[in-house]
Amino acid sequence: MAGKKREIQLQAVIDNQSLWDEMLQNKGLTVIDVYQAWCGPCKAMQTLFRKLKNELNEDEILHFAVAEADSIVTLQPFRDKCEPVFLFSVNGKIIAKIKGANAPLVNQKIITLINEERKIAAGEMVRPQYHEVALVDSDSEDAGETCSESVDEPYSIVIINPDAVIARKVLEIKDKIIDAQFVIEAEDKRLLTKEQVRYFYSQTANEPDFEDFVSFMTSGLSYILVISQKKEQQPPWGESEANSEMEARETGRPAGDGQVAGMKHKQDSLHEYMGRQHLSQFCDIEENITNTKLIDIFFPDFKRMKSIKLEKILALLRPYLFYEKKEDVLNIIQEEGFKIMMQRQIVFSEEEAQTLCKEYENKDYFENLIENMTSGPSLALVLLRENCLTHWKQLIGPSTVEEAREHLPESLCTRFAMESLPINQLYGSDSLEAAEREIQYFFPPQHTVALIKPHVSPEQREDILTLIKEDGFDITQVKEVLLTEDKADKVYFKIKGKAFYKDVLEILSEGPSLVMILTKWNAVLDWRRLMGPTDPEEARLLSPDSIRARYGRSILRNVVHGASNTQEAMETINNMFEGLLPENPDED
Ligand SMILES: Nc1ncnc2c1ncn2[C@@H]1O[C@H](COP(=O)(O)OP(=O)(O)OP(=O)(O)O)[C@@H](O)[C@H]1O
Repeated sequence: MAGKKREIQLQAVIDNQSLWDEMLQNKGLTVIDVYQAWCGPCKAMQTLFRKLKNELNEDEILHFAVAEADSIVTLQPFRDKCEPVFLFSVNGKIIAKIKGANAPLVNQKIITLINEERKIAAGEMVRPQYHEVALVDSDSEDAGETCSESVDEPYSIVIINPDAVIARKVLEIKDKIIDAQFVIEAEDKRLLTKEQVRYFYSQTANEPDFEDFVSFMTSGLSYILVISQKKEQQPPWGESEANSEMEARETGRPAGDGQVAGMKHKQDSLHEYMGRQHLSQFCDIEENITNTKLIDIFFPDFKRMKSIKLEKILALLRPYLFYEKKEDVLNIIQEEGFKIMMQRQIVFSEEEAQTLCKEYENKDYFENLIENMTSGPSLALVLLRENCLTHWKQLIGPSTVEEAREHLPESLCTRFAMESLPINQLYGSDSLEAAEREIQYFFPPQHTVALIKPHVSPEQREDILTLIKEDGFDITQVKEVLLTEDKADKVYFKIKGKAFYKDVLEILSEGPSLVMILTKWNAVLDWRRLMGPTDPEEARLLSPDSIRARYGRSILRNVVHGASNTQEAMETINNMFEGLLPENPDED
C-alpha cells in the first residue's frame, strides 16, 4: 500500500521523507540505523536488535528502523559516510546518536531508554526533558551527543571510604575540593558493589590483600564525587609547595586500616592537594578521566545528569484553594512534569503565616490574609523538576491577582483567584536556598531502621537500594551484620515471644543482613508503605508496587523489615548503631 511502512523482518524500511515523518509518530523508542544506499543497513547489529526485541518483549514501545540517508532530506548530513550511525528517537524526538557499530554501547542505550519508558509508564519516574540531538556528522558533535565513550573535559573521581564517612569527613573533604576551585558535577552516598570496587581499583587487583580491601570498601557507605576543574582558573596552590614529607606519607597507607598499602600513588594536582590538606588517607582519587566508562559504573546517566539539573522547591496551596480545588491543581502539577516528592496538610500558626506572607505585610488586607492562612489546612508540597523554581514561578504567576490579570492572564494566580483576598492562592520558594530552609522546616527529617534480609540476591539488593533512593530516602548508615540470636533480639525484640520467632531466627542465620538507618520526613510510615504488607501474597494484591510484592517469596522470606513506630525505630538504631546516628540528619 502506497505511503505505508514496509516491515522487513524486525526493522521498518524508511526510504523517503514522508515515511521518516510518519516514523516519528511512533510511541516510545525507535532505534534507527542510518545507512547508505550503496552499502545497505548494518547487518552486524541485526542480531543484537533481534535479541533485544525478544528479551525485552516491548513491541508497543520498542521499534527498529533502517533509514536511507540519500533519500531523506533530514538525514542529508549523513550522506556519503562509510560508518553506520544509530539514532535514538523517543516519542519522535532524536535524543541520542551513536556512530559506528558499537554493539555494547547500543545495547546499553536501548536497555536504559526502555527501562526509563517502563518507569515512566508505571508512574515511578517523570519523563526527562530530553535535549534534541543536532543531526550533523562532525566528530566533535558525536563525542558530546552520544553519552558514550569520551567526554570533552577531563573529570576526576573521588571515593571517600566507609571509615571516613563514619568519621564524618565528607563535608570537610567537599569543602576543601570546592575551596580549590573544583566543581562537584555529581555526588552520591551509597553502598558500593564488589564489581564497582574491583573495577575502580583494578590496577591493584594483584595485591595480596585486595579481596580484604574489597570487603572493607563494601562494608559501609562510601561517598562518590565526580569533579571537574573550574574553567580558566589556576588552582590556588603552587606546584612549588610540594611537600616531600607529605609525599612520603601518601605513598604508604597506614597498615591495619583495612586498606591495601599504597593503593594509589598517582602524584598529580588534586592528589597532592588532598595530601597537603591531610585528607588523602580518607579518599582515593582517579584523575583526568576522559573515558566515561569509569564514570558510567557509578553514574550511568552522568551526561544527562549534567545537562539536567533537577531542583526541589516548597510549594503551597493556601487553605481556600486546598479546600475548593485541590484535585484541579494537583492535575496541573502532574501535567507540567513536576514530581511530588512529599506532601502534607498543615495548619499554620500565626507566626508561620506571618513569615510566609511577609511580602504582603504593608497591605491593608494583611490581617485578613493571616486570618485566612490560619483558618484551616494548607497543602505543602515538595516539588521536583528540571528548572523547578523558575517553572513553578511562571506557572503560578505574580503575587497579586491585579498584577496577574494584567501581565499573566493564563497563570494559576488568575485562574484560581479569590475575590475576597486579592493574592496568589499558590506559593513557591523564592530561591533554592530558601527552598532548602523551608523544606527542612515543614518536612523535618525522621529516622527509621530498615533491614534487607539474607535471602535477597545481590541484584535484588541493588534494586531495593535504588527503590529506596527513588522514594526520597537518604541512606544515613549501613552495616552488614550476621543476625545471630543475640543480635536478632536487638532488632526483633517486639516478636520475641511469638511462636514463629524461631523460624525468623533461622531465616536470619542464613547470611548477613543489611541493616540501615533511613532518613526522610515521615520515614517510619513511608518505609512501611514502601515495604508493603508482611505477607507477599497479600502485598501483591493490595500494594503491587511494594518491595515485598515485587521480591517476596513467603511470609518468612519477605525480603525486608522496618520499625513499626518511632520509638521502636530509635530503640533499634541505638541497639545496632551505638553513637553513629548524626543528631542532625543532614550532618553528613
Ligand atoms: N504468622 C506468621 N508466620 C510466620 N512468620 C511471620 C508471621 N507473622 C510475622 N512473621 C515474620 O516475622 C516478621 C516480623 O513480624 P511482625 O509482626 O513484626 O511483622 P511486620 O511488622 O509486618 O514486619 P516487620 O517487623 O518484619 O517489618 C515478619 O516480617 C515475618 O517475616
